[in-house]
Amino acid sequence: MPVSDSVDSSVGRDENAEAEAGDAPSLPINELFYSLQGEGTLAGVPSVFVRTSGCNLRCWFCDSYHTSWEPTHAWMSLDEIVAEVESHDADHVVLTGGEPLLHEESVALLERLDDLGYHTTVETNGTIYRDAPIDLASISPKLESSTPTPDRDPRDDPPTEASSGERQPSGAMGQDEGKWEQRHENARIDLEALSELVEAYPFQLKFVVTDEDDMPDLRALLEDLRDVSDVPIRDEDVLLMPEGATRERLAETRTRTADLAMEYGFRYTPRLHVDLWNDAPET
Ligand SMILES: C[S@@+](CC[C@H](N)C(=O)[O-])C[C@H]1O[C@@H](n2cnc3c(N)ncnc32)[C@H](O)[C@@H]1O
Ligand SMILES: Nc1nc2[nH]cc(C(=O)O)c2c(=O)[nH]1
Ligand code: SF4
Ligand SMILES: [Mg+2]
Repeated sequence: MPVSDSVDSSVGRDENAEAEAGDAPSLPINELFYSLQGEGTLAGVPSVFVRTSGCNLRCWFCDSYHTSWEPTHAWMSLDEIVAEVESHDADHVVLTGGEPLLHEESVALLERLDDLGYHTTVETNGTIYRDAPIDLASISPKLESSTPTPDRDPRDDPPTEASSGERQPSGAMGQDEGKWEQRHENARIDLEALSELVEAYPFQLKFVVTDEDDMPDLRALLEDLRDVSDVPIRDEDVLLMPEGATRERLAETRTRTADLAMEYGFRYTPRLHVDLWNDAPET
């Protein structure tokens, strides 16, 4: 079900849209669809995806542009969301975004889904902790290479070695959104939230990787997290996922990322949905 009735450029709730939704607990939903989990340890499992809108970060490569850089959504009551989930024949629900843990109502939705017996995965950037019935916290902490800069503009094609040095500010980064370079950089890692998440839930740490340059950053973060966390973080809990929202881009990054996983002893995760359906919505 595509939902894009209203536009909200703020991070959190839109007051007018909230009023329209009445008093019923509700969430800004960008899309809700049935697919195969494409990423991580549950790759291949039939799942219903509930994608909330709004994010506190602005990764330059965000494959869900309409939940972050230019959010669109319809407010749906939790009753409506649950009814739509139940209309599909699946045992697994993936709550994603945007950043789903921005929204307090995500907790109530997860409680409803848990009561109904669903396995819940939450896809999160790891900057916000909430107490909720989460069966798998799929945490994707954002490395320095995610930060939007004039050279890494979300409206441009991914930079290539030939073009990255010559890029002129244009599109989103040439305008007000330039403020996101600093905001994103300041917010992308919160060690306290990360350690609370790994301590509270079964988890996977899923890093978006482009090349070898990501590895020192990734390993330093892992060391910091291991220092502050009370639970072991095994190398097999760490997944390297190639950066790429399209088949064309993945063709450039996937072998490099797989080689890095082997070299460093981490896991590799494909992006099955991109292989199968490229960048089509609701997949
Ligand atoms: C759109 S995000 C939503 C959840 C949350 N905001 C997050 O970043 O984890 C869902 C997943 O897609 C990943 N992702 C987004 N854009 C990507 C890209 N261009 N290539 C690879 N993974 C990407 C994120 O890292 C995250 O694991
Ligand atoms: N098929 C499929 N699998 C996914 N796993 C995580 C996704 C996400 O956007 O969070 C995602 C997605 O968008 N589609
Ligand atoms: S944190 Fe997730 S939703 Fe937000 S901009 Fe990054 S990839 Fe997109
Ligand atoms: Mg996705």
